[in-house]
Amino acid sequence: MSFSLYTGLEEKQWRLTSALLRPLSIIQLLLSVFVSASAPPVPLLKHAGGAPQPWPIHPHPKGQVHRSHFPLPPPPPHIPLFHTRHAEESAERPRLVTIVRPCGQSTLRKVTVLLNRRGVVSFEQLLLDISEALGFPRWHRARVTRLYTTHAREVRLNRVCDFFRGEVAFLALGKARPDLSGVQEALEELFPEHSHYRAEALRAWEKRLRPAPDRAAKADSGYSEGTDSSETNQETQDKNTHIKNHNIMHSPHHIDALQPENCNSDDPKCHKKNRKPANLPNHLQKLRVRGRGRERQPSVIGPFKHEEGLREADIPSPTLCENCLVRRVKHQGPERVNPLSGKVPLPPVSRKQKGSPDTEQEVRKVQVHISPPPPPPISREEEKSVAKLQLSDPPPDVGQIHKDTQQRTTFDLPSGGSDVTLADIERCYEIGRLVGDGNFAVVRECHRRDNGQALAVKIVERSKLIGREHMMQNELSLLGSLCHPRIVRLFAHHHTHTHSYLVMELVSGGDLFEAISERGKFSEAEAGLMVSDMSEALNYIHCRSIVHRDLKPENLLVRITAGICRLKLGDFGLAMVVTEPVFTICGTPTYVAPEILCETGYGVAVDVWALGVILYILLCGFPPFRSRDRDQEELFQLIKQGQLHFLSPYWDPISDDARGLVSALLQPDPTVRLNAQQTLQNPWVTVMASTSETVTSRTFTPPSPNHQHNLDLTLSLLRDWIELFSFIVPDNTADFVCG
Ligand SMILES: Nc1ncnc2c1ncn2[C@@H]1O[C@H](COP(=O)(O)OP(=O)(O)OP(=O)(O)O)[C@@H](O)[C@H]1O
Repeated sequence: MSFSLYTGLEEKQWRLTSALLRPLSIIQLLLSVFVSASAPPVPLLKHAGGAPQPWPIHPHPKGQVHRSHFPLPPPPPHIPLFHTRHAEESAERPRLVTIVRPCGQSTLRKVTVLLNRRGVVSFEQLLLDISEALGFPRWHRARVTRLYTTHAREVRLNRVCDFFRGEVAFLALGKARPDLSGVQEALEELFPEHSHYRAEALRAWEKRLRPAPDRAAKADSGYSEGTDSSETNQETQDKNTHIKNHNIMHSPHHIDALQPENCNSDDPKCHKKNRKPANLPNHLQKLRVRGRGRERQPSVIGPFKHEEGLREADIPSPTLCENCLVRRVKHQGPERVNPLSGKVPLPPVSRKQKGSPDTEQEVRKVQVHISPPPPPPISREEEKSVAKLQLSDPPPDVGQIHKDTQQRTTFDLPSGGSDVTLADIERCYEIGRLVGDGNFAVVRECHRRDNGQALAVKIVERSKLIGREHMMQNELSLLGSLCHPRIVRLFAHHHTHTHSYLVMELVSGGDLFEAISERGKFSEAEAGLMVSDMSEALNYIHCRSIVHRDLKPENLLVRITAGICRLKLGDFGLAMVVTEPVFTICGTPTYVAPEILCETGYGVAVDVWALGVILYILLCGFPPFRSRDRDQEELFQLIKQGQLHFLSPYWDPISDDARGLVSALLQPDPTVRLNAQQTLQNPWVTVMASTSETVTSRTFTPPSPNHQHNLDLTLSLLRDWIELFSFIVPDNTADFVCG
C-alpha cells in the first residue's frame, strides 16, 4: 500500500492520530514531543473528500530523501534536489529499542527505551545511558561497554545509526566475555516464541564467542577483553573469514549473513543480490549505488551525510520477530506490564536530558523485567482458524496462472479480523529474508511448508492503518480479483491480531526504483519494453474501471530476463473502481497528475500521467518536474503548469519519437492525453518493445550440440546487441545521474 501523500505526515501528527486510539501512544506522543520539540509543525491540508488529511507542505528541514524521489542530475545547477519525509525510515524517528543485559550467574536485565537520534550526543554517552537504564551506573564494574545486535554484530562508534534503524532489540555486554548460556537466555527472553530465529542468532553468537586459542583467532571471534578491539578485530575478521565477510558485507539480511551456505560465492546472481540489499534504506541505497567513485551531492545523503564510513551491510533490517517485538510493545496499554520491558517505554536517555531532573527520575524508574508473562492460551476460535488455514487451498503455481489468465483460485482462508495467530502462519509458511519494504509494510520471501513454493508475503502492521483500513480492503479486493501477467498476483491473505499477511507471487528482481538507482537510465529499447509492460497492466485495469493512483517505480516489480527488465504492477493500496470523477487527493508527489492537484475531478488518466513521468525518468534518470528548493508547493505548481523540458545534454541522444510519447503522456489536459491502449499501440513502443523482446529471445536460443557453433552464435548475438544499442543510444554507457 502506499499513502505517500496521505501519510507524508510528520511524526507528531501520526502519533497524534494514533494516540487518539491507543493509550500507549499518548505516552509515546508525549515522549516524542518531548524529545523532538525542535521538529517544525506541519499543517493539515483540507482533504478534497471533506476529512482533513495530513499534507506535508514544507519540505523536511533535515533533507531526508523519500524513496519516490530520485537523486537528481548534479551538473546543471538549476536542477535541484528535493526531499520529503519518509517517516518510517527516518533516522530521526524515535525508536523503541529493547536492550537485554545477560548477567552471567545472576538474572538478566532488560529495558525498553524510546531513543531519539537527535538526543544522542556521543556513542559513549549512549552506552552510559543505557547502562544506567539497566541499573549499572558508570562506576559499576558490570557497566555496559558494548552493544550487539541479536545476531552478534557489534554496534560501534561509527554505527550508532544501527540503533535507529530496523533493529529493535540489542544485547548489552560488559568487559567480561559473556558465556553462551547467558546469551541464549537473553535471546529466549527476547524471542520466546521464535525458536528458529533464536537458533540463527545463537549460531552467530557461537561464532562470535568461539574460544580463542591464539590472538588471531581471538580477534576473529570478534570479542576481546580490550576496549579498542572493535575496528582492529573487525578488520582481522574481514580478512580471515572470507565467506562470512562476503555475506556480512553484502547480505540483504543479517540472517543470510550468518548462513554462508545460502549463498554460493561463485554464483554471480548471488553476488549481484548481495551487492545491493533490497532492504537498504533508500537514501543509503542511492548513496551506495550511485556514489561509486564519485563525489556525492551532500544533500542527497540527508541525515546520514556524517556517516560516511557506513557500509550497506551495516544497516540492519527488521526481522519478523523484531517486528513482533515492536508490535508487542506498542500494543500494551500503559497500565499493563509490558512483556518486554516490564514498564512503558522510557523517554530517550541522552546527555542533553540527563541533566534534567525529570529524565533522571525516569531513568531511575526503570524496572527490570526478568521473566516474560506466560503466553496467552490458545482459544477455541484460534484452534479452528489453524485448522482452516491448514486445510486451505494451496496457492497455485505462478506459471500455471499465467498460462490461463482466466483461472481463478479462491482461498478459503480467514480474512478480516483476528482470525489466525502468527504461529499459525509460521506453521504454513516459512518466512524468510526481507525483499522490500514500504511505508506501511515489509515484504519477505516465504515458502509454503507443504510444497516449498516460493512466494512473497507482505506484512502490514495494522496499527499503521488506523483510519485507513479501506486501503487494505482495496488491495485485498481489487488486487485479489486481478489476474494478468503484468500484475503481481495476490494468492491469499491472513490476519492476526496485529498484522495482515498478504501472500503474493514472488517477483525476485527487486523493484524498478532499485533498477533505476543501479542503472541511472535505460536505453530506448528497454524503456519501450517497460512502457509496453506498464501499458498492458494499465489497459487491463482501466478496462475494468480500476484506477491505480500510485503508479511509481517502487510499485513496479522487476523480473530480469536476459538482462532485460520486465515489469509487474503491484501495491493496489490506493486503487479504486472509478465510475465518476474522483476528487480525493492522493498519490506520490513526483508522479501526481495535475488534475488531482487542481481538484477538478479525475479518472484513470492519472495513471497514464504517472506512466509519462516514469518514462521520462527511465530515459534520462531524473523526473520531469522538480522543485528548485525542494518545496512541495512549488513542485505542485510546476506539475499544474505542465511545462515539459527536455534538458540538454541529457535528452540530446533521445529520439524524437520517444520525446513525442513523453509529451503525449504528460499532457496536462487529461482529455488530450493518450490512454493506456493508445500507448500500447504507439509505434515507438511497439518497435522498441519488439526490439527488446527479439534480442531477449535470440539470446535464449537453445544451444546446439556443436560447441563451436554455439560460441559463434553467442558472439554474433553479442555483436548484434552492441550494435543495436549503440545505434539506439550512442552514449548508452554514459552515466550522468547524480554522482
Ligand atoms: N510480490 C513481491 N515480490 C517481491 N518484492 C515485493 C513484492 N511486493 C512488494 N515487494 C517489494 O516490497 C516493497 C514494498 O512493497 P509495497 O510497495 O507493496 O509496500 P507498501 O508499504 O505498501 O509501500 P508504500 O511505501 O508504497 O506504501 C516494494 O517496493 C518491492 O520492492
